[in-house]
Amino acid sequence: MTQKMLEQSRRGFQYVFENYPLYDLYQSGERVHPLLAMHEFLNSEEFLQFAREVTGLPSIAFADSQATKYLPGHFLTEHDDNVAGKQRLAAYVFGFTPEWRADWGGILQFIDRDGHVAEGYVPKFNVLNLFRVPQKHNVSYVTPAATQARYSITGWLRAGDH
Ligand SMILES: O=C(O)CCC(=O)C(=O)O
Ligand SMILES: [Fe+2]
Repeated sequence: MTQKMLEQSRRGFQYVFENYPLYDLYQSGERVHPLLAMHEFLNSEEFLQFAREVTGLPSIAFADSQATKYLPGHFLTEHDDNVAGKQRLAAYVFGFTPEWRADWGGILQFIDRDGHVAEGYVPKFNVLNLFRVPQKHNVSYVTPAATQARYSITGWLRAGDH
């Protein structure tokens, strides 16, 4: 991590993790990478309809997606996912981490009005976290003790056109 990233994480929004932009690649015509099957699944009528019903948000139109990998030292500071013009209605995280300990960090944490951690989700395998935008959350620092990577496919369920 650079000094600039560290300075930014002290005061504002910063993230450090590896990512593979499935949605952007799909939009540019890429069809070969095996993870793109997950992007297609997320945009299937079955999944979108499931998401509309669970969230109570009938205007969900499509899902964008990225694959992410967190290693020791990686994190994502507090934010609420709301970006003007993107029409993000809900956020999802599909966890694909087979083995993890809570004390390794990498926890998806929801922050309440008093600044407390209201809920925390430990990385798991084949588990979906789904929540409405905007809500304050972060991914806690992955400690040097983590012997595995934290893998997920994550993104937003959006209204409007692609
Ligand atoms: O990976 C996670 O658990 C959450 C990711 C996230 O909040 C984001 O990408 O905005
Ligand atoms: Fe987020």
